[in-house]
Amino acid sequence: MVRILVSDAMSEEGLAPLLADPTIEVVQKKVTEVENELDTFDALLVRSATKVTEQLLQNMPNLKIVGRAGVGVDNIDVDAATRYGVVVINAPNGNTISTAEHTFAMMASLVRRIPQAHISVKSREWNRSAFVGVELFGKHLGIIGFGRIGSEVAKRARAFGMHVHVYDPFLTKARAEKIGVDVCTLDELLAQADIITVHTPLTKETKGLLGQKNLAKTKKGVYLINCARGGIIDEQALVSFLENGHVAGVALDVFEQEPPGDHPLLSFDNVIVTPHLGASTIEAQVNVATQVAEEVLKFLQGKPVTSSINLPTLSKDVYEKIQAFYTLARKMGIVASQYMSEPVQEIAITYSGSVADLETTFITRSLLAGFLKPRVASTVNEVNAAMIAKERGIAFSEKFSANGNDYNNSITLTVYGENKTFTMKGTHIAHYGDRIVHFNGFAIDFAPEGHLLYIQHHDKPGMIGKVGNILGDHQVNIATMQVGRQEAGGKAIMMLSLDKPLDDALVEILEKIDDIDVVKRLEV
Ligand SMILES: NC(=O)c1ccc[n+]([C@@H]2O[C@H](COP(=O)([O-])OP(=O)(O)OC[C@H]3O[C@@H](n4cnc5c(N)ncnc54)[C@H](O)[C@@H]3O)[C@@H](O)[C@H]2O)c1
Ligand SMILES: O=C(O)CC[C@@H](O)C(=O)O
Repeated sequence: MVRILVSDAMSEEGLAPLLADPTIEVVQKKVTEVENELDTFDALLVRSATKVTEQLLQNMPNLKIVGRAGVGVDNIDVDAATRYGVVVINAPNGNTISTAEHTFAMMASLVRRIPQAHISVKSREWNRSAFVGVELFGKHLGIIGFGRIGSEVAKRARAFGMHVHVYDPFLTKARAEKIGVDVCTLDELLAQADIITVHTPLTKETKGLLGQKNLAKTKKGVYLINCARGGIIDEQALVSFLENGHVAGVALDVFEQEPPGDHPLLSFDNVIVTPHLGASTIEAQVNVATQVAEEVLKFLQGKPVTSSINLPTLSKDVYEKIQAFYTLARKMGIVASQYMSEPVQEIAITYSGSVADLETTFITRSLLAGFLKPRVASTVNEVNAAMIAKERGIAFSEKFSANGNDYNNSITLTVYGENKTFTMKGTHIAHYGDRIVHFNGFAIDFAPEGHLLYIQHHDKPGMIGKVGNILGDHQVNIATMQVGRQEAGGKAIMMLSLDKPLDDALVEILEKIDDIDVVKRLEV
């Protein structure tokens, strides 16, 4: 039974696909309520309240996936998750509209002073002259970060007759032209905007983006909005620009610390606030919970996920095309690692023929994971394989060739060790399966599966018989046997597939046979 911990409040309707699956047990409790059983969960679903720290990941050794029902993953230690081989997914667009609408509600409330007027009337006052606002029509709106939410805010702003200016260093000219917005530099935006709204993630670059220096470049009387992440507008700098009257008003849905406690910003009459409500609509909560539940279900069923933070994204179509090579590559990695039982510096992979046209990132990661698996104690999979290879000083490269070299498709793997180099080539043949067609300089044809025994020897009469007799005498049945040689009387190999693995003693007996140079067990 798969166990999923849902540790933050989430829409039941959204979780329905998981709740309906009889093979899954969904536990809806806080982390602190299940401390004794953390090691039993396969998946963890969170919103922003649960902090997925390295410590929590260590306490959940069985965890395979963390699903964030929302956009921002700043409450998840993604690097640590990657190291532990845990996939992190989010729900990137389920709350876009709600957050754009909330931003707009905040903007209108800010310039018309609606929250202040509301409190006044509720206090039995009727002071119309105290709440004179300004129109949005004709004003210049500066949008910093023009992704999903920023672009939805722009659409609404245009409907209100605003002039929209956008700053986003990653926005392509073509996309900006298509949407029809004025793309400008940050300095231009700061100088022109009457209202500035931020919609970036919180990163090293965006932390304090609107701080002392940049706030000084804004127009006197500017309004600021942050419905993205606390810290993009530096709170300390903001206090000083409110105190000196440069900033006319601020709308905040998010804070550097949440809840903000007794923060000085809360005492300004012209600062309006909400408690991180951007995504708090029935629709958004159903959307994000549904997205994340469907993705987690797909992942647990071994299907590709499309919204992963730390895995290459794969569509179903692409996944179906690469699946066979993904498996072949994994097996090649496992075989190569056992054959090259020494430190290696580099793994070079060449994709030839039809496989060269596919999305190979995932295939390469699969090969690396296979290679590293016999060498590392911790979990290694597509999520962390590239990182672990790097940590262990193993460089890897991909090359592509349109020519399949006698095969419709092939993957050639070259492993450079300290003392030797090893090469193998594999191909996938539809309705036939995975075949290794070149091994260590020999043309051969075997399936990389089960208990394999590789023997390198001198090409002399009677060698096959000697090996067969010894195995037979020790009750080891040979399922298949492939042979190859470079030239008559020269070096030759046998690749045997056995019904059971060989023990050390039998390997030693085989190694002692005259004219046998190498004996390797390969378990796939
Ligand atoms: N208040 C809420 O409840 C709530 C809800 C949803 C999302 N969010 C937050 O809103 C923000 C935006 O979400 P989104 O879905 O639009 O994300 P997105 O990834 O679609 O867009 C982010 C944009 O920011 C741009 N960007 C990155 N670095 C930048 C920089 N240094 N300067 C300018 N632009 C930069 C990116 O190019 C991208 O276009 C995120 O921080 C997200 O966590 C908040
Ligand atoms: O879970 C929430 O309500 C907040 C979500 C929001 O901050 C996000 O980044 O998606």
